[in-house]
Amino acid sequence: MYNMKEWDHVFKLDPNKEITDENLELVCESGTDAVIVGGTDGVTLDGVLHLLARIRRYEVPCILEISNLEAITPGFDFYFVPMIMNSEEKQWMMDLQHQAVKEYGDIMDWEEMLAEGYCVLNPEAKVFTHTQCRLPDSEDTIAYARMAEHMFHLPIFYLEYSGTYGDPELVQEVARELNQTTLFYGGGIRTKQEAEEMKSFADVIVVGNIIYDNLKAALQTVKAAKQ
Ligand SMILES: CC(C)=CCC/C(C)=C/CC/C(C)=C/CC/C(C)=C/CC/C(C)=C/CC/C(C)=C/CC/C(C)=C/COP(=O)(O)OP(=O)(O)O
Ligand SMILES: O=P(O)(O)OC[C@@H](O)CO
Ligand SMILES: [Mg+2]
Repeated sequence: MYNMKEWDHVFKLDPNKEITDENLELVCESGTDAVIVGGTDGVTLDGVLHLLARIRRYEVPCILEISNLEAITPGFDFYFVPMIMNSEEKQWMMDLQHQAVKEYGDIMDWEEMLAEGYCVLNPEAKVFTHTQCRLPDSEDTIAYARMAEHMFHLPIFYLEYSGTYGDPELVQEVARELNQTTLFYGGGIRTKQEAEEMKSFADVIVVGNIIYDNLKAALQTVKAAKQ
């Protein structure tokens, strides 16, 4: 399934974490719509290449969510480029992306690249500190969503609660604002019920850490998202 508009559920695998071949097979053959490779820290070219080669044994679409300039490699189906809208530092919204386009612009296949307007809502998440975020309230968040759709025309708006379960009411409010831009929700989904709840508002749910903590529960989120 290479059309993101048809996705409901994706798994996010962290190149900085261990996963056995057996568990990786279960993830890739779970019926999820895609596997994203990404994480905040310890993302190296070696780690990314190793995981890519292992995921490529399966048919599932495979996406690199770019964390840093050093760990970009050809071979993925798509490249997701985070732009951190609630960062206080311009580099996380503009400058790193500018630097990468300067370096790779001549060889880039723009059809494979999708920019993600990120709004990071968990102040305890590594990515929140790493990208110098400011915690937005609901009004701020809705304004970011409107900017993502109407000012920047971004393909993806990503409500990122990495590590903790978010506020379903806010996800619902944001969902009401978006028509063209696809809403991704990620963070703290650990049960079927949570997957179902967030999927009832977001277009796509992202399931990450639970893969490493409780694979059986992680696998159950696929069916829940697709009901
Ligand atoms: C060579 C070749 C074929 C190239 C392909 C062409 C191509 C697509 C080039 C790229 C073009 C481009 C514009 C690239 C952008 C480069 C870049 C460095 C952008 C900056 C991205 C950014 C803002 C990163 C910081 C935020 C971050 C780390 C996001 C990662 C996603 C995320 C939030 C992960 C969450 O991690 P988490 O699971 O929470 O971590 P823990 O569980 O460990 O806590
Ligand atoms: O790891 P969790 O908390 O499931 O979050 C998923 C994803 O949004 C992280 O970028
Ligand atoms: Mg993670």
